[in-house]
Amino acid sequence: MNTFAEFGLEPDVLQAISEMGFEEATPIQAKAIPVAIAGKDMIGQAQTGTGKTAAFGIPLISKIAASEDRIVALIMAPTRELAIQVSEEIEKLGRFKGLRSLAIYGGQDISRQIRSLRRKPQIIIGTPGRLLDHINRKTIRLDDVQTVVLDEADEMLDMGFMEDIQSILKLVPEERQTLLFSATMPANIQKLAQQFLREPEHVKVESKLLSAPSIQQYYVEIQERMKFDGLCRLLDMEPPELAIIFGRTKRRVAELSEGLMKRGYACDGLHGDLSQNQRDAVMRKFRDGSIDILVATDVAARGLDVSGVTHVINFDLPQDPESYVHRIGRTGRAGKEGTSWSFVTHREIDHLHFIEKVTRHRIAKKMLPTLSEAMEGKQKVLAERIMETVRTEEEVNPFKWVAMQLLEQYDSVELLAAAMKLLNGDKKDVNIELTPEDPVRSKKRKFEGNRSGGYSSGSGGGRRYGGSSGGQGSWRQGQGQGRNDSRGGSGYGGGQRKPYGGGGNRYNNNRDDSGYRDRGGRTERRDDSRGSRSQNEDFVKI
Ligand SMILES: Nc1ncnc2c1ncn2[C@@H]1O[C@H](COP(=O)(O)OP(=O)(O)OP(=O)(O)O)[C@@H](O)[C@H]1O
Ligand SMILES: [Mg+2]
Repeated sequence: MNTFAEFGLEPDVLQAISEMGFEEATPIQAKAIPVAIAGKDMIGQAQTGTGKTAAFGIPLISKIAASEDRIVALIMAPTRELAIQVSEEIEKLGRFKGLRSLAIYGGQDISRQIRSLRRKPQIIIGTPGRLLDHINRKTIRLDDVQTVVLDEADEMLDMGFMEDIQSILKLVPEERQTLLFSATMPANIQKLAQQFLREPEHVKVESKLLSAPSIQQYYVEIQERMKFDGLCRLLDMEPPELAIIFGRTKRRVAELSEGLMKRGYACDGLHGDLSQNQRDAVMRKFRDGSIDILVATDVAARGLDVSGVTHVINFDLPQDPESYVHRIGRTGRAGKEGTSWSFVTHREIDHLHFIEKVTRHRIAKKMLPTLSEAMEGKQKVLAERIMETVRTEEEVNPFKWVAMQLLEQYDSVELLAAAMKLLNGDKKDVNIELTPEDPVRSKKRKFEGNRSGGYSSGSGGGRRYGGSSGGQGSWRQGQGQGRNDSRGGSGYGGGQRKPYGGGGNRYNNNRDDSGYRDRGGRTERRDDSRGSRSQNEDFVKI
């Protein structure tokens, strides 16, 4: 067991960690914190949901003096929502030290950001596009930066941020510490590391698996046109606490979330065609539980940490195994259990095997629930809802008089069954037609041959330390700070307080900071190992 006190952290930082409910360090934190505190450059790699943010956040916070009034630390993340989420965690970690941090991202009024910069934050957390924008306007200077963190470094490469990162890092003094983090480290990350890191230490928590082991992974072979009804059956049979459903394109996500709403599910969609305000609203609803299903493009695949996500459903298979790993990693976080379902059409079976090969994990085949299984699940939920309501006496009281009158006239079973039918709604039969998507095809990639070198990844055995007992090796949060608590905004769980929106599109302008791209008239340069034209077009739709 690694307590945080063992790292020799100052009391203010220890207090912050304890207020966040962290009792012991996760494996990546145990390994990375001492290396980072020693001032070394580092490539940090561990499975999704294992606390990489605090693994770089704690040493970063420890290095900065509260009296500092220059920007001394810079964290870059590929999407707006990640930038906000990371900044919230940094804010919490630095709270008792009195440190100031600021998230800088596209889609938000730049003059507001400029005003906030006058507070003299020591730590900037930003997306590369908007950062460059501020640098060009001279509203951000990087001359005094001592620490740089690249979170989800491989994704930033994939999105074609290499040039932007290069331009930004040229402005940071060479005498700096650079840390690079992700759950996946394709071999091409070496290129980035060679350029920007000095004798980096590769800190990784050994595991055979690329994906987190606390996630039960299933797939269902299904025809494209059967997917929607199949999804409804799944949701009915195994009602999630919270679920994220990934669709391939913006259109797909819009159609799917609309369809689900018509069928009476509490859901909404998140994709790059929405305004930042709309995205904020959707995320807020998902976090506070007013919707329990988030339908999203890959914009929600990386880094999102929402408490209580029990299910991830790949309505469409992702193009890349990395994307699969990150998508399903939205559940099974911080040692919790999670379930993922992937819909696979007949022509995509090869692609599924490719994903299995890269992630070194067999994805178990399951049959779609039958109609009666789905119905049974649905009825169980209805019964639970009724029982729950029965327990809230004051709410039921006003209905008792009518209930008694009805009972005098009708049979009680008939009455209850009728009430359940009403509660169930009559939307289940609404016919929903989605525009069909083409099957995903497996793409052989340049770095595939390097897979074993590039991909040994992940943190050791989430199950071992993630069980419910919290015994030896556990790193669960302390009492009263559990992940459910945090959903109400009282806890810490990675950004519950401020709503945040999606980062936009994969491979298109909305992904990060459309502003700077439009101005510069540039298109994103994508990593050539992935850059086929058709794929690019595919993702522009997201
Ligand atoms: N030491 C700890 N004890 C308990 N919970 C922790 C600890 N460290 C982090 N957490 C919680 O674990 C969750 C996941 O952390 P985080 O988002 O940093 O994971 P990650 O490794 O960055 O995942 P991803 O690869 O998906 O970005 C968060 O809710 C965080 O608050
Ligand atoms: Mg992360």
